[in-house]
Amino acid sequence: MSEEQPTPATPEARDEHQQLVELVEDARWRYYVLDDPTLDDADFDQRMRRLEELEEEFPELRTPDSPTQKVGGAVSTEFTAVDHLQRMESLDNAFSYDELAAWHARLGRDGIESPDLLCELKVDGLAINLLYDKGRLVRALTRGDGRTGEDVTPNVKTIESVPHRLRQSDTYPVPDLVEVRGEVFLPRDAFERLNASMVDAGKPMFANPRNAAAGSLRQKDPKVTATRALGLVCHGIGAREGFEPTAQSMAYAALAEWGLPVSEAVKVLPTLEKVQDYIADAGERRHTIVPYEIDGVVVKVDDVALQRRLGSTSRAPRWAIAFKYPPEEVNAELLDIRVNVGRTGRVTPYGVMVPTLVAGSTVENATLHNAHEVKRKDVRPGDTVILRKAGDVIPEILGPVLALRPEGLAEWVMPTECPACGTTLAEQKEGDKDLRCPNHERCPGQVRERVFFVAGRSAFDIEGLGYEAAVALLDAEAITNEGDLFDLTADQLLRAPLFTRAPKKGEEGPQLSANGQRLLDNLGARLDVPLWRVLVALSIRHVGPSAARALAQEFGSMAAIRGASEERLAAAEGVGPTIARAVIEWFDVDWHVAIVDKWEAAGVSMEDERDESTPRTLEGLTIVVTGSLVDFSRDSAKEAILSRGGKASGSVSKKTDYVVVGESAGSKADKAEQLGVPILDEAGFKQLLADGPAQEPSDNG
Ligand SMILES: NC(=O)c1ccc[n+]([C@@H]2O[C@H](COP(=O)([O-])OP(=O)(O)OC[C@H]3O[C@@H](n4cnc5c(N)ncnc54)[C@H](O)[C@@H]3O)[C@@H](O)[C@H]2O)c1
Ligand SMILES: [Zn+2]
Repeated sequence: MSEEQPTPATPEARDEHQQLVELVEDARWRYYVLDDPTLDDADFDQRMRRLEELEEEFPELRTPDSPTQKVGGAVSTEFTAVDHLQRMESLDNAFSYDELAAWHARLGRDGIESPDLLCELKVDGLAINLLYDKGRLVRALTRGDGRTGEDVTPNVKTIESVPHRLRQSDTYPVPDLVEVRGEVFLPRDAFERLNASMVDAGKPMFANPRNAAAGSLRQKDPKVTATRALGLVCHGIGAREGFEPTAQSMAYAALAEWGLPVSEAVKVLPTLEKVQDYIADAGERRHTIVPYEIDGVVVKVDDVALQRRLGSTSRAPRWAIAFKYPPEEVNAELLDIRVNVGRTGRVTPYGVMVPTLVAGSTVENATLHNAHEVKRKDVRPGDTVILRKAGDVIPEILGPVLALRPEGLAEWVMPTECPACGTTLAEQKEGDKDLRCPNHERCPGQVRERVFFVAGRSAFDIEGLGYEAAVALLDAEAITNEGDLFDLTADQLLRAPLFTRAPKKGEEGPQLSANGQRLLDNLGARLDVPLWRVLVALSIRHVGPSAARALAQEFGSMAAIRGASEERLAAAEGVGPTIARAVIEWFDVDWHVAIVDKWEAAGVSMEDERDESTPRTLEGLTIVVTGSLVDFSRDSAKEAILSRGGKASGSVSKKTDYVVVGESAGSKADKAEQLGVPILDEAGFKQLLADGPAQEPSDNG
């Protein structure tokens, strides 16, 4: 029987391979040498995977100079090229727990059963090799192609956490010679500051902290590097003389003793399950666990003898693997920039992109906030942009990939007229960054947003009245604005196709659908919401749920609020002059008042029922609660005071009747003492709530 021959590569495979090689090499050059990538990492990784696949199928394509066989990177002519004493390697990747388990299983096949696994964060920076000769830092090299790096010694010496001399240690005497490997990074806040200043200076921004760190380190002038707040985390050693650690973790202990920065997040774990927990936990805390970006977790066999036994492929050790989190920054095609009119008339530009997967979800739109922001970032329809989605934060367009901008791409211009009604846009007050459509009453864009908002969670919370329904009601002219909502009739609703169904036998004309009936029922069921919800629904500036609660608490009814003077409003607990002004101005507009009147006529409750079951033991008393109580939260203590007719205040003055002092109370307790205001503990507070003051509170006035 003849031995199985590898399949010869087809011409198509050969072509595809060749194209991928060129593309990957170009990408690596832009990424490592120019610090200005044009592909995103996920895209790059995918193409590398495809290369691997092709070479797996047709082994003849796997030549020694294939990108799969080389550590990415090169040496720029700007720096002196110097060889590493020991080769610097890359890492193989796992993009799922399955791939991680496959790596672990391979260890088992090599006869290494359940080794201790050292886990650490994968720092999104650039690799550096520090050579310490008799404890003195004599050279710092970038990784380069793994054999030869760029000499960046003067630049690295400007990094604060890099010791120029190692500290002596009794446990681990400083060796004759050691290569220390680590990652140079730019902390997140420094990255944001740097990018903002780049954008302000009209220079292209860095795509991510890694590129920013690389760009900052690889400066011709070390003085520039010195301004960039770079940091270092050590994650390995290379050549060494007079130092033979038996475990990776032991090497880290020695590095720490010598005064080198080692991460506190490093953990040695006994099982793969524990490793997965570590990965999941670090993933959840990805943006808070350390003050710099991480893009995964590196898992290493801890035992150095086992590391030796496993050895390396042409580009990466077999004893380590990088588990990578989903990318949070990807390139996206910006198709258009459109504007949207909000509930208060604010006109906001937003980017429309080809649907793009980022951090596990597909994103199509991302806000650009205002025209200044578009200009500052200089994004234009037709650009490739860097789209970022980090954790729960809303997706953000960071800026364009300038190297990919088509020739002659026109700048975007903010419209001067409202896209919904054509009214000329204006600043609300001079110097505002936002433009608004002043046609608040009739602008269909604003009306639509308001109707949607009235039904929303923080207002009336009407089920079945979402955006689509709001549009349907307005388009069919079943309502003209939010004022009509609560006297919507079945007849009117029949005009909106979304809420009707075809007639059955014996019925005439379209009939209300089940959804239509449900909407009417739901509207009816929400006539009796607490007053604060009605207030929120009015879209008064500055009156969100907490201001609305404060108003409702103080005044109890819409009529009382409408009748109150500006001074009276401003004096209310939790209200203040800005909100008071906004309320007065709002009720000054006729069509606003008409909405309230229509709602009231339709049966919307305009006052809160006082709960008569609670005795009004605190009528006329002002009480301050400070410190933490056992049986009350801050809110529930306040609620208990208010519901008994008392006033809950935040600051102690001569007018205060009682100060309730809980655990770790601060200056308010002292002040009470100074002013001679009666002080109560929690038990005293409970008694006060139940029985009211035992005798007349002492007069401090
Ligand atoms: N966008 C592009 O065009 C482009 C081009 C080239 C490379 N890349 C990106 O770079 C990756 C390949 O780069 P790479 O070869 O540097 O591999 P890598 O970044 O996937 O992993 C290897 C490197 O991780 C670093 N590292 C960080 N924390 C570490 C830790 N705790 N322990 C050990 N090492 C740690 C080391 O410097 C090591 O060299 C690609 O997967 C891709 O994401 C992108
Ligand atoms: Zn408008």
